[in-house]
Amino acid sequence: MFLGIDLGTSEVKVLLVDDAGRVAGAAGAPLEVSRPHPRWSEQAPEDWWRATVAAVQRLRDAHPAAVAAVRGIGLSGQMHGATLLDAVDRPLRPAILWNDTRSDRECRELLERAPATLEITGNRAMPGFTAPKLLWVARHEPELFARVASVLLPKDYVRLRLTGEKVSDPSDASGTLWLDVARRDWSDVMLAATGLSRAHMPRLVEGSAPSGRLLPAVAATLGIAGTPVVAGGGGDNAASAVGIGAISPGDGFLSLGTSGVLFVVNDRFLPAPARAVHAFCHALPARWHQMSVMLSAASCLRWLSRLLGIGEADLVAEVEGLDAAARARAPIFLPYLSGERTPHDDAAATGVFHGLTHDTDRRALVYAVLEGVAFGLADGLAALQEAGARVEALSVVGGGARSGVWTQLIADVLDVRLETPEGGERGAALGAARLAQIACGAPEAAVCGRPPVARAHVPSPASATLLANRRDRFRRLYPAVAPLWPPAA
Ligand SMILES: Nc1ncnc2c1ncn2[C@@H]1O[C@H](COP(=O)(O)OP(=O)(O)O)[C@@H](O)[C@H]1O
Ligand SMILES: O=C(CO)[C@@H](O)[C@H](O)COP(=O)(O)O
Repeated sequence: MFLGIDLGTSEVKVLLVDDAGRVAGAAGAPLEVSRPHPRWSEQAPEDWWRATVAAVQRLRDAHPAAVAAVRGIGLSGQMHGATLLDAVDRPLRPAILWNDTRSDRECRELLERAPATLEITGNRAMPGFTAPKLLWVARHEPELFARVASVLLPKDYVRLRLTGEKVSDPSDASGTLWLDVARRDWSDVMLAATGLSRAHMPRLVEGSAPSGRLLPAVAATLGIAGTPVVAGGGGDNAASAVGIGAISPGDGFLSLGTSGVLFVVNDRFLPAPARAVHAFCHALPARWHQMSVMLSAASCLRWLSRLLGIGEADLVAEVEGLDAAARARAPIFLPYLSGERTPHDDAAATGVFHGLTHDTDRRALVYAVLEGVAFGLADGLAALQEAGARVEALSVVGGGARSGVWTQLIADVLDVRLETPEGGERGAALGAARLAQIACGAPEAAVCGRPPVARAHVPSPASATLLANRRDRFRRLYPAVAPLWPPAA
């Protein structure tokens, strides 16, 4: 039995997989994001740990024998978050997350200090990445910065609590701007530019390699009989790729979670920073990937859902059957609630409803939000295609994949066939469990198959003209309103 743990932004998801790769159980525990100031986004590392323990204990309560028999654990997690620890491994402050854009000025500072950033990392310096966050802390919280002994990524903090080991993997480490992504090793130049050294960094192992063993006391708390091997694991997108079998060059998928990600596997490191495409290591050895990242995807729906006090599933159901005339009258929505990475790399961007009238009702707003996220994904796809990716069909994973209506709308907008795999909303946890299987000796090819397709969404020509017109308005709206946003700090 293998356990996958995915530390998402909105939930910790855990999944049990048997030796034949069949899902034997799943559970979760929710997480909240704290936004104490505009552009800030934080979570307490202790909350990650509490939610992880709660989720595994729920799984144990439902499947005690299976959890007791776990012999490998894999980790996946939201990327980039800066978890700062003191000399005795206590968190010094709340972790600064991937969708926190406060460190805009520090991105410029990083480029001044390390002019070779692009050559070394292959990625633009964007505030979501970890290194600029450390420069922000050095500037605004210098006494705290002086006490930083280690910096971990979110899933690696959970690993520390599970195993006592400070370890990361190249896929997650790619999002720090401290990694030489081609060589899959820390870059001394990039670390020095942030006032850090290798001594502050975890040891690196490949995602499918062992990283340590579960501590006996933790095993007892979780209801696990032995002390299973914990695999290197991966950033949540690379782990999802393993979960849906996107492991060979050209394979791709779409993740519709808090963020919106289009991901394509490469057998080489292929940087393409012009339109903020990310070029990172895969969670499996000797492979890399490119991805486009929207900072707010399903989180736009969650925002509207909380604002209106109506659950996501009910809200999405409201747009079922919305006719073409009503769609044509709906406002255009820019989904930049946390700024945007691909393609704009604009930390100052905000969300926009354009075209409100007395006729605009709730259905129109919901439609606009779902469509605006789809248009944002289309911009991401265009950026990837400009970077050389060829995309004909994509699997869809993440919480938003629960909605058939939304997935169909995205298929129509992208003009790409979308397939929702069984269990796709837990794709990253499945990938983590698969990495644990490999770390325990299973051959990669035997483990990383494609899960059965639950639903397929073929692009419909019926709405193509309407969507093309509305997408044109969407694309013209960003440059028109961007000069009106308050400048980044
Ligand atoms: N029925 C649904 N239809 C569409 N979106 C949904 C539905 N249920 C949940 N979601 C969205 O899924 C998102 C969470 O997805 P998830 O993949 O778990 O994210 P993360 O990994 O970032 O925690 C939330 O933003 C939520 O709005
Ligand atoms: O920042 C990125 C990738 O670069 C995000 O994809 C995070 O990794 C968070 O993912 P979700 O919580 O949306 O799965």
